[in-house]
Amino acid sequence: MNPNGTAAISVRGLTKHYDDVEAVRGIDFDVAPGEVFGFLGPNGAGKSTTISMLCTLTAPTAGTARIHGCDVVTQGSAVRRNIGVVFQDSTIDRYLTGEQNLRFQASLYGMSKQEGARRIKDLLDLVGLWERRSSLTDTYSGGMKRRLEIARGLLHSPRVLFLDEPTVGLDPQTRKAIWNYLRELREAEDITVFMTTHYMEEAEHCDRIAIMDHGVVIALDTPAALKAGVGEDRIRIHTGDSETVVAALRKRFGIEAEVHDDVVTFSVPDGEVFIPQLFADGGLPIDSVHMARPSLDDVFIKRTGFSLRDAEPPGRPAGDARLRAMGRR
Ligand SMILES: Nc1ncnc2c1ncn2[C@@H]1O[C@H](COP(=O)(O)OP(=O)(O)OP(=O)(O)O)[C@@H](O)[C@H]1O
Repeated sequence: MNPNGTAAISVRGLTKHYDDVEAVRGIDFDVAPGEVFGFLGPNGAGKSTTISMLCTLTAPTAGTARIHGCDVVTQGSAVRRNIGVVFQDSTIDRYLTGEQNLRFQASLYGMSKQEGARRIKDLLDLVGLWERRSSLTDTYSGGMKRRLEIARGLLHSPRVLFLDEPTVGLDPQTRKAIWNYLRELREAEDITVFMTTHYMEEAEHCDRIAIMDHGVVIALDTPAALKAGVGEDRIRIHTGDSETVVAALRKRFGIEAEVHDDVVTFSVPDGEVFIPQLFADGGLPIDSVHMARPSLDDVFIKRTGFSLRDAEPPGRPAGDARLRAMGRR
């Protein structure tokens, strides 16, 4: 929250029904200015419906949502001035250059030629496309196109940037690069980022995450706090002499370990701190040590009883197609 207490995004009892489908069932959350906030959940959880209500593309059935104090229903144009939206599918014109695409958008916003040119230069620099500004976007890679989309979403200097699955379909290296740009962007533009994702690895980059399932927010916190709430780090020691290891663990750390097939397992609150202590005195007959930290999937399993990975139906989801279609309007 900023000093005068206004959240960048404030949602209360937000609900959306499509006939008898309860897509979003009365959710509440606040996003502070400058936060990178992630909405994580399986297909059909209600992420797209939520983002489209926040972007004024879908009217809520009940509840309220405000962007920097402006109501998404009664102050739609003020909300739209405050937000930039980047959809999953490319909506850039492939027969124009990167710069021409942005110039076209700047004219739609009614920006003067001078103002537009200055902003376009800054943004193309920010997303690393200035050198390629005169190339047709048809020649851009998937990652370059996504970066251009992000630059376009930022053209009118929005205070909140909404990204729907910003890295879907990109290779891991390009996904990483997009994340670096998003981080730089947050510094350079003083902006709040709200994104949906079904990649757990991606959600790890967010300051806070809301995990959504069946239209409700089932958990909301920092990635570290969510994982810490699930359980301790699990340590597995491979040894040829489990008796000695178990006795040493009991004597030195008061730990009661389990043994199966010469593998000694136990839990500790912080494995990274514990493992150096384990080796501090030396002399233990250890072949290898493996540590497993709780993952966001463990958080999901704990709350729902099933894995986020299992919740993914094969193929492209219907919801994505709907939001993409809305973006093209
Ligand atoms: N226009 C619509 N008409 C009827 N049902 C809809 C409509 N839009 C969404 N739904 C339903 O609402 C529920 C939530 O869908 P939503 O697209 O918001 O989920 P999601 O988490 O974004 O998943 P996805 O990644 O598949 O889009 C689903 O059961 C979906 O079928």
